[in-house]
Amino acid sequence: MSAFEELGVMPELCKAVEELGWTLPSPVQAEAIPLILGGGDVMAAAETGSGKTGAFAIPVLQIVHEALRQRVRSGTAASISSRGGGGGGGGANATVDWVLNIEDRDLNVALSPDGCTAQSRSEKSWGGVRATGGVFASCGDKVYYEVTVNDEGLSRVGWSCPTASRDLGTDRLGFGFGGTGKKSHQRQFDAYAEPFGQGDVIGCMLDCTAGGSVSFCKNGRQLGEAFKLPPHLQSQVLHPAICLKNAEVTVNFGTKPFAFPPPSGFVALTKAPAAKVAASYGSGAAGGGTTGHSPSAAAGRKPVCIILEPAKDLAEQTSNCFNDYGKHLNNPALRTGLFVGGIDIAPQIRLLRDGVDIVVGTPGRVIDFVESGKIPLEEVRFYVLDEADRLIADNPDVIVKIYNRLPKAGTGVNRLQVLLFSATLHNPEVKDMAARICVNPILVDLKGKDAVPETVDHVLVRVSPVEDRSWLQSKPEVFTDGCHALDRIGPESASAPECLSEATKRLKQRLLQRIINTFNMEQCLIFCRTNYDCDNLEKFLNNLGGGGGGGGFRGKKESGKENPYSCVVLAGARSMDERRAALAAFKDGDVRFMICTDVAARGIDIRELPYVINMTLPDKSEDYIHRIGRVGRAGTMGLAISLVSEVQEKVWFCTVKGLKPWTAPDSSNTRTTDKGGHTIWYDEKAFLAAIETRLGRSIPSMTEDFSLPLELKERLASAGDKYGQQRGGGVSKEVTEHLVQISQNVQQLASLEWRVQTSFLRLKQRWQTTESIRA
Ligand SMILES: Nc1ncnc2c1ncn2[C@@H]1O[C@H](COP(=O)(O)OP(=O)(O)OP(=O)(O)O)[C@@H](O)[C@H]1O
Repeated sequence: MSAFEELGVMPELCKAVEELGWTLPSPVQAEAIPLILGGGDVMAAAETGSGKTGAFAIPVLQIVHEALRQRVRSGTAASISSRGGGGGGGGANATVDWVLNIEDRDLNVALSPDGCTAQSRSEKSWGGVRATGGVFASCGDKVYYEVTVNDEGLSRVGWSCPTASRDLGTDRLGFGFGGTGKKSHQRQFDAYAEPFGQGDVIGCMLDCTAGGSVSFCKNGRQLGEAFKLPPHLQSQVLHPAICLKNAEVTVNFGTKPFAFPPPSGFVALTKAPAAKVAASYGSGAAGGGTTGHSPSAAAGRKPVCIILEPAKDLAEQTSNCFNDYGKHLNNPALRTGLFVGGIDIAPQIRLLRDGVDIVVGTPGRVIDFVESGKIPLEEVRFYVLDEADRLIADNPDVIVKIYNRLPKAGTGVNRLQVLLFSATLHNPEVKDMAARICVNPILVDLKGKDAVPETVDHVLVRVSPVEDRSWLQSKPEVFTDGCHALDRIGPESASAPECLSEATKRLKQRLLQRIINTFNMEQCLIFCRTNYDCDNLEKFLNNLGGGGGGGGFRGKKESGKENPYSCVVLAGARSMDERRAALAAFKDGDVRFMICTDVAARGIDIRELPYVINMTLPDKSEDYIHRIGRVGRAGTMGLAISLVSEVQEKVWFCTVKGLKPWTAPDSSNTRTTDKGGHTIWYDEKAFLAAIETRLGRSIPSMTEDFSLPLELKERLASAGDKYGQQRGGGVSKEVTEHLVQISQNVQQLASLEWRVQTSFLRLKQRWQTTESIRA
């Protein structure tokens, strides 16, 4: 029996987490999972990177699954498909009229009346379209369709889930093969086979046997396997998908004779058995099975859980975790939907019409859907606030509004459970909110108010423009925020606060370069205060790396790992697609640095990240706790370096998140706010004092040559630790302690189990003997 099973976790979930390499529950999981499974409201505070997502996701998945199974058994949810798949593909077991789906296309894509030819005349942007149907990736069949390229534009062809980006191959839900001879998945464009163009016929194959794979043919010649289906897609529906830039193609799903016969074993999509096919909504297909297209069918699959996250990227990460942890749940498979702003709303609406069990979203988008009736709440059993303190600080009204609409009549296992999770839960606002929305919540508080992982080392770099005059040099070029555009900052006023402030900004960028070089950093997250600061730092690093400048990661890979300053930006002002691509590129190790605002401070989980740098300290000490929590996760050692100015800096005052004062009409007003302007004086020394109070210790400074303080060096050397690697050479102290603790319980449980089994067998034997005597 696995350690997770001992907590009462069902085998399908245990299997999924074992596949992730989790041998033991983390302390917060060991505490919170049984409490949630037991039906209580829970407030859990545990350090960053300690596995809080699993602590709520695992029991939530289990209870939601159990609730749906009961409904299936009792026949109250006839519309629940036993093979739904998390993708929300539409009606399963359907008879599909195989054409391109007018409802599932970008607006720059035109379709011919027969739905077989797609054309986009946009030269700048890609436009995508999917077919009216798809097949279950686990169906065990091999299916085929053909695309004829009608002109010389750019095209990408392949397969994607109904919720994937239509820009095929730019996310984890789609696979493309492009005319330039590249295959693409998760925005990774790799060389594959050869280019294709006007007049070529591309065969697209989906092999749904043995784990699944995607491959292609060109003019009847097989080009070899392009992708294996990753586990998170093996229970999904995949649709033919096409993406065009100033191009036209014609598809044939098998309604006409193919130009080239499908490879051996593959059949036309039109020949795929109805039971293995799912139709898209709006496709006009006739649903023949358990899920249909009628409102009543959709009404059978209403959300059982609402999870709010403070940022889109985090919501997406949590929704991916739900899909990963729940991938072995079947009969029914659970459907998790992502509902955030900044991305196409149509797939989200389709998903809701299709029916979703678990809603993961940001407060704005979720409340919009709730108020417009698109997210029905009458079956909700769980209301989860992840990063609860941030949500409560930013959106208290939305949280209460949603809560007020949730059903509260259930009792026992059917009552509404409210769960609040964060590394920083200890503040009066959270307590007040908990008093309003929780019923006798149990507090899981593992290390008290100021818990930070022991796996994170903290150091400072003191920035003194008075002592370090290198800011006077003209190279390398730095880009500052323009707060001093109207101030006198020349050599004649070198000791004026404005001049020292500007000097600090220049110095910080140059110090950053020296830190990067000294540590020979291969992966580091760099926090800036504003979107604008991120833009400027991106320019600075791009210039150092000779990588164009200002462009960021826009699908290009020329500024990869070989460029020592390659960077991407994850900040609120960037589009969701760009943020997604940035995060994927950074996680995949395609670039060395991710520059970000506090939008990435919470929750974002990057495996084995060794370094985080604060270009400016945050003005709230809890934000520091979350920022540095991006390293030192799951037992990995990490170093947090903070550049702290000895003098005050004049910075833009950002009142509203995302507001860019520098683009406002009067952005030239660099006076401070008390004088009617848009700037404030920022006192990092004061923020440092607050952070040190919170940590309960002072943070040591690095030496001038950026060596680590002696005590840190010695500790690292004696433990054999390295940043970015597991503490203590693999098994963390916590894990070891936990293993010892739990092993006694395991032995006890095993002996109890043995006694139960043997006494049952003895009873059974006695009963059988008595029966035979009677007979
Ligand atoms: N039981 C476990 N064993 C091993 N690794 C685990 C376990 N639980 C979680 N992890 C891993 O630890 C990392 C951190 O988990 P998670 O993102 O849930 O942390 P968190 O506590 O929510 O952090 P934050 O406060 O930053 O949001 C993830 O990579 C996750 O896969």
